[in-house]
Amino acid sequence: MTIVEEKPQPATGAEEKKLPIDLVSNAGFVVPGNNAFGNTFRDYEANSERKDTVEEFYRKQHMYQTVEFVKKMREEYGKLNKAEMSIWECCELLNEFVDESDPDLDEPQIEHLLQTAEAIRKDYPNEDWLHLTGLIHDLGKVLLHPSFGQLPQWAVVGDTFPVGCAFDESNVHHKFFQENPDNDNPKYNTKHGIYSEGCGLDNVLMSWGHDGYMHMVAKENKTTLPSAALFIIRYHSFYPLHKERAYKHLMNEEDEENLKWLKIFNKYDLYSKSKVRIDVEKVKPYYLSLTEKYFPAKLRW
Ligand SMILES: O[C@H]1[C@H](O)[C@@H](O)[C@H](O)[C@@H](O)[C@H]1O
Ligand SMILES: [Fe+2]
Ligand SMILES: [Fe+2]
Repeated sequence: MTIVEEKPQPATGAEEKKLPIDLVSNAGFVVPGNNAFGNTFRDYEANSERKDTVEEFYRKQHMYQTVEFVKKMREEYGKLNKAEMSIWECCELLNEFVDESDPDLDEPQIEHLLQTAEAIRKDYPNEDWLHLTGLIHDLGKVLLHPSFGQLPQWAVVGDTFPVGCAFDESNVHHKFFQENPDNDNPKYNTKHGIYSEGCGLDNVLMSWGHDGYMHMVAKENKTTLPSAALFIIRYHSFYPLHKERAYKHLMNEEDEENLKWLKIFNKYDLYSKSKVRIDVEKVKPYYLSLTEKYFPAKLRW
């Protein structure tokens, strides 16, 4: 199968060099029909061994993620005073965690990071910034670790959504928002809520989790990754937007540009999930060279 797809340019400042358009670069990627449990991907109703865990996860996440909670977390974790470590050290910390929100994967997270990055690398060999984005996009899950306050899963993983405006029906397990106090607050429960048309996602408070945290970490540690990479990290769990086109009234033009890259990224993030293990030691030198190129040796977390 040959998919011919035009590559968008990462929306960065004018100084950013334009990326070459390589027309057949993603010809190799075959989207699998089923996940490791024999179901289609992201099927939240399928009777799999993960169903109850995932459902219970979303009950809590939808009940507890409020404007007040998000503001509190952004302030606390924005201090970046929890640890000092390299990107690779953080990857290793993720070895022990399994994501309770994920119907498609029960492998430790480090496997998922490398599966994503390696799948992108195969199809986009020249886009090293996108390989590294694959490696680091879920590092915010380190919030589950004791030295980061051991946050509960509902405050770290799962799909994300804006708070401060009505919860769109395209959110998975939407029914659980009934238990969220913001749902009854007239300031927060209208289509626009506290936002205005086209205000730009940058001005929108998203539910708190690994995306928002890793975005803060990358930005504050002055990564040289392009803005498309930062956008991917920040919104990769915002499925209502990138899959269902909900909340698009909050986007501005720059968001539209970056969204093109996020959609490409998402294919690899989602469909590379499998039981096929990557040889960590073999690929480690390559990824270490990328972290050196785009990040300081030690980051503040
Ligand atoms: O269960 C998954 C998982 O937590 C991913 O890391 C996140 O990005 C997805 O959006 C979510 O649905
Ligand atoms: Fe994620
Ligand atoms: Fe991921």
